[in-house]
Amino acid sequence: MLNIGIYGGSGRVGSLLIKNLQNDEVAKVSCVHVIEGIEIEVPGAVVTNDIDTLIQNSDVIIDFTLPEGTQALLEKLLITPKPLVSGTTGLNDHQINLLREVAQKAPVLYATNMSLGIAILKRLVALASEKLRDFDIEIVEMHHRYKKDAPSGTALTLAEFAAKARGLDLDEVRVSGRDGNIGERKKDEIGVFALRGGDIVGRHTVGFYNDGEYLELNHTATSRDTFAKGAIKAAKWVVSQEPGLYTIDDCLGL
Ligand SMILES: NC(=O)C1=CN([C@@H]2O[C@H](COP(=O)(O)OP(=O)(O)OC[C@H]3O[C@@H](n4cnc5c(N)ncnc54)[C@H](O)[C@@H]3O)[C@@H](O)[C@H]2O)C=CC1
Ligand SMILES: O=C(O)C1=N[C@H](C(=O)O)C[C@H](O)C1
Repeated sequence: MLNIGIYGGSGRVGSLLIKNLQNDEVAKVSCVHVIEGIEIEVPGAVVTNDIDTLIQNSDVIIDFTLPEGTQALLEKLLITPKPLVSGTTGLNDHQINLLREVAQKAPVLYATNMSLGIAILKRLVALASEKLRDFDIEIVEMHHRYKKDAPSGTALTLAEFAAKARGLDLDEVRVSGRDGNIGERKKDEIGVFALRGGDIVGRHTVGFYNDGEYLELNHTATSRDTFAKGAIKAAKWVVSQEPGLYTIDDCLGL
């Protein structure tokens, strides 16, 4: 049996990871990390507040927490490397660099979205951005009221694919707010906007707008299980890879 450690075990995705692994034939939850003050019971698994204990009891770790949580885990993994799947979004440059450093010592799969649909959407966005060169690109994402980071990691990833396909630097062309007398839209702008409300699992629309026509590509996640199942698939895959930084596309063979 593959021993999977869950980091963020009390979270929306973390609890679904535990649930989905209950009847798995090749993997089980061996250890669950929760922050101090949270108490959960997971039959057959060690529940801990200690990251070292999580690492010791896992063949591979799945992380769905917050950026500061991911950073604390990565700092420990630099000392005691273990295969990792991380889906935490909102990471800053330092945290991304830590991911890269850990990936020199162990296989790491990082994806801002674990769904097959978004993996395909990224490719469609790259194609449309390149071929519809004169179309204005605007990305809108919608998520539940509890989401802390904005725009979503997925929206930023989609924007990166769009920018790259046009040879642009996203940091230079991204616009994530418009208010007041700001003037006309610049040609190369890529708008990335966040809406928050209710229990929306995740919706991303990438629009390509021109005079006389527009194209909108939509992806809607209707169940958070999609992400949990994708992450479990990724964990089973990454554990047998060489050290390196992988994406969900590598795992899906795209
Ligand atoms: N890549 C993907 O496919 C997906 C990514 N996400 C991302 O995953 C992350 C978690 O999302 P949710 O489960 O909805 O959030 P959540 O708020 O329900 O769960 C977060 C978990 O992290 C724990 N946590 C918080 N701070 C921590 C710290 N400093 N150290 C250790 N643990 C800590 C919490 O106790 C909780 O168990 C977010 O960044 C979200 O954007 C969410 C869904 C899909
Ligand atoms: O926080 C969420 O819920 C989600 N976060 C990810 C993101 O920021 O892109 C992925 C998914 O859309 C759900």
